[in-house]
Amino acid sequence: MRLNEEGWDEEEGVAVVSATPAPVALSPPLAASSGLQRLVVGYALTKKKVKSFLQPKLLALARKKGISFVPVDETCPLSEQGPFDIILHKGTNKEWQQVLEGYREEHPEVTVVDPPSAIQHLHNRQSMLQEVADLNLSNSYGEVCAPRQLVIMKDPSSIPAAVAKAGLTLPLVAKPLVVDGTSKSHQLSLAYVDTSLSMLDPPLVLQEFVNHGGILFKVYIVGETIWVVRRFSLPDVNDYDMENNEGIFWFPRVSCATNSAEDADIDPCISELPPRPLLENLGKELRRRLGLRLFNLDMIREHGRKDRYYVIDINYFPGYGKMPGYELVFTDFLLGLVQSKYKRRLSGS
Ligand SMILES: O=P(O)(O)O[C@H]1[C@H](O)[C@@H](OP(=O)(O)O)[C@H](OP(=O)(O)O)[C@@H](OP(=O)(O)O)[C@H]1O
Ligand SMILES: Nc1ncnc2c1ncn2[C@@H]1O[C@H](COP(=O)(O)OP(=O)(O)O)[C@@H](O)[C@H]1O
Ligand SMILES: [Mg+2]
Ligand SMILES: [Mg+2]
Repeated sequence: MRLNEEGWDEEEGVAVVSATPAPVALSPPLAASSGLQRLVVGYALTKKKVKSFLQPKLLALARKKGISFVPVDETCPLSEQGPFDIILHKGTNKEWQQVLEGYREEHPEVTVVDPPSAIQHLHNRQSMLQEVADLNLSNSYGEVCAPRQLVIMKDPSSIPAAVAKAGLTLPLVAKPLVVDGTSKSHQLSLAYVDTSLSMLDPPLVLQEFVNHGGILFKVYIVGETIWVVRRFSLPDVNDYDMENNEGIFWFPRVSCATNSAEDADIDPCISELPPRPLLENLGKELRRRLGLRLFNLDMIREHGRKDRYYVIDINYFPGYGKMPGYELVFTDFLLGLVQSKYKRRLSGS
């Protein structure tokens, strides 16, 4: 891929950072006598995810590289299926966790991407941003924070006092505490005045709204590779809005894939992508702290503050299928997993 001097490939409106070169050699344990590499990837994903992720272009490139995708039957013992080299999944329930743990003990040669407990960490909007807050990332390229937020477990009538006590500034975004894949867990609302707060429905997270010029950066991570795209987001809130909006304002999924802002004519100080070194640093640290390899971040830049960024959401195994060229990045990622496992085995670590 062609990078410009800032390291961004702006073709197709997508920025790409690749920290690892694509694996070139066949990994010896998998190289079949025919010379063609065989890598079997089992997947336990929802129908929706299978449709958006396992597109013909991914399957075709994978086939060329000797990778095959096989569905996992969650109703049958894993050991009776496969054999697999890698398992991709998004499950977190206790039963599945036990199944995977047992399987990993029995089959240390299989790479399970990623640990259910680490995925679970992203199912709660409080714990998901904790690592960002703890990271306290600040360098010459900018500063990355999580918005100030408060968890409300019950009793809506106590919310105005709790917000005042915590010193949160309105407007606030109300987000269901748990993200469980249901559309209800994505029903978000905006409250401009404290009197409306008692109309909310806990358990939820109340997060300070940050003006960001209506553009959001979706930062996709696949192992050590990072892509960024621009999407439309909520517009800034001004004094007039604050004085003229009572009640709770529900808003739809503003930053979904159909709301791409890649081709829009936007003030460059709003649309400029976050600096690559900042994202590399953030991606590397979050990968390590979260113990995850497949996730994305919703990131905004405070309007009027060139170098202050907020991470507002983290999603496990997001919609990679909408990223141009994902099939190349993903197949390289899968091959790289086996390469590094082989190297670790050789070095005995
Ligand atoms: O929480 P937000 O920030 O909205 O993130 C969502 C989730 O990751 C969705 O996956 P899931 O439904 O598995 O949670 C994904 O849909 P797909 O899996 O259909 O791709 C969306 O892809 P986009 O539609 O590209 O935004 C992505 O934006
Ligand atoms: N703190 C915030 N400040 C400004 N806009 C926000 C904030 N939190 C969320 N948003 C807007 O709401 C959208 C949805 O919020 P998000 O936390 O990403 O939930 P979801 O998991 O449903 O995607 C974001 O894409 C962004 O447009
Ligand atoms: Mg989001
Ligand atoms: Mg989300």
